Amino acid sequence: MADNRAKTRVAVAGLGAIGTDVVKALDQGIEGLTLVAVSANSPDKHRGWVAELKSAPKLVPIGQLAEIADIVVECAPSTLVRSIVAPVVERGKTAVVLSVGALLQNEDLVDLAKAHGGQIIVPTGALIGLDAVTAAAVGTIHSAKLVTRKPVAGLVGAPHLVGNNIRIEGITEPLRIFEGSARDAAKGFPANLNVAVALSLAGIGPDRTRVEIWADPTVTRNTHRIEVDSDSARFSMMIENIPSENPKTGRITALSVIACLRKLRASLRIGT
Ligand SMILES: NC(=O)C1=CN([C@@H]2O[C@H](COP(=O)(O)OP(=O)(O)OC[C@H]3O[C@@H](n4cnc5c(N)ncnc54)[C@H](O)[C@@H]3O)[C@@H](O)[C@H]2O)C=CC1
Ligand SMILES: O=C([O-])CC(=O)C(=O)O
Repeated sequence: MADNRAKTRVAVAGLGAIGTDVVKALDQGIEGLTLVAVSANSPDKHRGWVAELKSAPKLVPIGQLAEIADIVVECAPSTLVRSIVAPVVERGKTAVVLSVGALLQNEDLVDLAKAHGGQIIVPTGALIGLDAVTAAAVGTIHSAKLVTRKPVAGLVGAPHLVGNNIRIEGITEPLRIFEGSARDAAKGFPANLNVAVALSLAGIGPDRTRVEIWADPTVTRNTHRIEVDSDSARFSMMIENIPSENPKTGRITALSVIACLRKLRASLRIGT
C-alpha cells in the first residue's frame, strides 16, 4: 500500500563538520523527511555539490529557512542560534539545536516555543547517556558531573584560556584548565562545551551541574565522562570521540543528529 502521508520538510543551517554530513544523510533518505533547503556562510563554495544532490535543496540565507521548512537543524556558530531558532519556533515549528551552549544566553527561546506550540530538540550530540539522565531527572538527581579531556587542538582559542592568559600549546602533561558550573563552562568554552550544557538541561540545570576540563596532550580523542547520582540509579559513562575535520567536534555528533531525525517519523523508536 502506498504511503501518502506528506513528508516533513527539513532545512539545515550551516554546512560545516556536522551540517554537511546531516545534509548528505537526508539526501540519501530518512523515513518521512525531505530536505528542502540549506544555508551556508559562503554559498559559492557549496553551490556545486549542493546542486548535485538528488533532493536539490534551495541554498538560501538563514533568514528564509523558517518559512520554507517544518524542521530547521541548526549546525552553525553559536552566535547565530537566536536568528535561526526564533523565527522557527515563532511559527510553531521545530528547531534542532546543536549549539546548545547558546541556549543559556537565549533561555526565552524556550518560552517562545511554548507560546507558539513550537519545539526545540537537543540531540545527545557528542555526549553519552542523556536517555538515562532524563529518566533519572523524573525522580531526583543528587549530583551530576562532567569531566572532559581534549587534545590541545580541540581547545586552543577558547575565551576562558585567552581571557585568563592560560597557554596550553606545548604542554606535555594533562592540565586542568577549568573547574566550575556548566553555565560558566559554556561562557568560557562556547565552541567546546555544548555537551556540558546538554547534560545540565537534561538533568539538574547549568548552575548545579559541575564541570572539569582538561587539556590533555596524551589523548587523541575528545573524551567525556559523566557521573550522576540519583534516587533511582548511580551511573558513570565515558565516550571517546574521534574528532571530525573540525578538531573541536566529534564525528559522532553528526551521526547523533541523523539518528535523532530518523526517530522523528520512524515506525520503531528505540530509547527514551
Ligand atoms: N551539541 C553537541 O554535542 C555539539 C555541538 N557542536 C556545535 O555545533 C555547531 C556546529 O558545529 P560544526 O559543524 O563542528 O562547526 P563548523 O564550524 O564546522 O560549521 C559551522 C558552519 O556554519 C557556517 N556559517 C557561519 N555563518 C553562517 C551563516 N550566516 N549562515 C549559514 N552558515 C553559516 C560556517 O561557514 C561553517 O561552515 C557549533 O556551534 C558547535 O559548537 C559541536 C559539537 C558537538
Ligand atoms: O562538546 C562539544 O561541543 C564537542 C565535543 O566535546 C566533542 O565533539 O567531543
